[in-house]
Amino acid sequence: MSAEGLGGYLVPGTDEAYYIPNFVTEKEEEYLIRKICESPRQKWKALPNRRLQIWGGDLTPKGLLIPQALPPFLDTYPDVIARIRATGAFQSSAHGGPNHVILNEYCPGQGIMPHEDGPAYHPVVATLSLASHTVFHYYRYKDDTSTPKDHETGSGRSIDKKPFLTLFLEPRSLVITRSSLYQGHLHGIDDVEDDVFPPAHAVHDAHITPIANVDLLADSRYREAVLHNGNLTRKVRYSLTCRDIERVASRLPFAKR
Ligand SMILES: O=C(O)CCC(=O)C(=O)O
Ligand SMILES: [Fe+2]
Repeated sequence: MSAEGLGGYLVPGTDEAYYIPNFVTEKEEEYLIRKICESPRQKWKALPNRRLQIWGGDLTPKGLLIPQALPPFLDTYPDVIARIRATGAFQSSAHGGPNHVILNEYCPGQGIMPHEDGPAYHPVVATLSLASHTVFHYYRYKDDTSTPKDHETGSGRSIDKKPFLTLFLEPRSLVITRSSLYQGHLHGIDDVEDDVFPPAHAVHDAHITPIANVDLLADSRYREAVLHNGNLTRKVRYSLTCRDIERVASRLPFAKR
């Protein structure tokens, strides 16, 4: 897929969000989940409400990546990184493709509070969802002129409760977010076990943010649920959040003796 090819996946009403269903096959999904689950126990970092793995290296507090090779299940089979590179979405980033992956595991009932990602990343993110659907919200700060106390969490600034954009993420889908949507706004996932969608007639209700990518969904059962008051129970979801960290430390600082 070329950069021009990405156009067909643009989420209506946005100019910087792309939704690509079936980015990996069911067989590849199964393989990826197996590899994720087979990772050594020490690879998991436990947070209060979810677990994660970090691939590609560690980030220093100053935003420098101490690089490590990505595992074969990300860059050989399946070649997720090469496929993301081929979309052209990272064309203007330092390395033309992602060099860092955060893998999150969410059990049903777990989510991620609205937040901004750190400044070390090029403003493009590609997120692959595996094993479960989820509903992903983007929020605005209420007062864009106030001074942030903490950029990363947005603490100290109040957030508009109603998302300005909501996407439905199918398992095996890739969502690519660029520029303004990603910088200066927040994103998050509610910590619910079920996603309940409004009846069709309520879609114009001012309190409801419609699912912007409903026409891009590949599975008609999901489309039906989203459009007609469905209720979808979440399963365990794995997300691979792929980014390009611009500043990478040389691999050789300790080579000379
Ligand atoms: O799991 C996701 O889809 C989002 C994860 C995320 O926002 C993050 O790791 O910063
Ligand atoms: Fe994030």
